Amino acid sequence: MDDKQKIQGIFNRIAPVYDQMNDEFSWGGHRIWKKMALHWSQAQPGQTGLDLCCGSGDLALLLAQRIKTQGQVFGVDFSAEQLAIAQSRKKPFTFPLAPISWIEADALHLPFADHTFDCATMGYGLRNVIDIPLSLQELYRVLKPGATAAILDMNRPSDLGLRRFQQWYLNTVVVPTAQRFGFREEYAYINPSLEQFPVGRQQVALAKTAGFRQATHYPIAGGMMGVLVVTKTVNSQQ
Ligand SMILES: C/C(=C\Cc1cc(O)c2ccccc2c1O)CCC[C@H](C)CCC[C@H](C)CCCC(C)C
Ligand SMILES: C[S@@+](CC[C@H](N)C(=O)[O-])C[C@H]1O[C@@H](n2cnc3c(N)ncnc32)[C@H](O)[C@@H]1O
Repeated sequence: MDDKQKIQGIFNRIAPVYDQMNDEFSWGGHRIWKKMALHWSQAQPGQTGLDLCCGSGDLALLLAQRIKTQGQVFGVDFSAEQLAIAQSRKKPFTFPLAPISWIEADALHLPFADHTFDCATMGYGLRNVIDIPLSLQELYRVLKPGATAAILDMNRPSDLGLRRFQQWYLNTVVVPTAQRFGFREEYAYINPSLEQFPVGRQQVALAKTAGFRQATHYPIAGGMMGVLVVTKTVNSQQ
């Protein structure tokens, strides 16, 4: 099994408990952090928006609420089971939602033309793709000049105490709890994925190498999370 199949398998298997586990483990915090990413995406009504590595659809639904009925949203993920959860979710009737197209595809080979999207979000996807530079290149390619993307993920805090708390929490709370659901291996993957994930300034450098002239990393939740905000400048010829 190659790395892509390994990641796909993790998220296909945990799909039935993914949302519930995230709510429990983050005490609902992930929903706040996703709303922060939506804000930083600068999504506007009527736009065409992309949610990369959409999983069960949290951020795609937030984009659809913001973009409203005159626009459209595409949620992309290569996990069929995650997309099935996304498609089955009850839509919040309190908001006029943009239509959402759920696309099973690889973020490293997006099935969209250049310059398609006015805005994008990527929630906890960049750390899980097997080729971060290629993922950023693809994101750059499909964004329109002037478009902004907000890339939210877990990060290693620079503060040693918080870093030790994060490791302790993942090893002592998250993994043993996941084990009770039969998903020890799947959740034990998070810590090493964090170890290998570039820190904020490295994420900025990778974004600039991918072509983004504007890239800023915002640590949130004490640095345990972070949002990389990138903008494809208007005079981009690539
Ligand atoms: C949605 C979040 C992380 C992405 C993510 C979530 C998963 O369930 C996975 C399962 C298997 C492999 C990968 C992932 C994955 O990348 C954030 C919320 C879920 C986190 C597991 C919770 C992390 C909590 C913080 C380390 C500390 C929170 C402190 C405070 C108690 C709020
Ligand atoms: C931690 S989940 C995040 C899901 C959702 N964005 C959220 O905020 O909860 C990571 C998602 O990335 C997807 N993923 C990882 N690599 C991918 C790739 N190369 N192409 C498409 N999806 C990918 C996984 O299938 C999984 O659904």
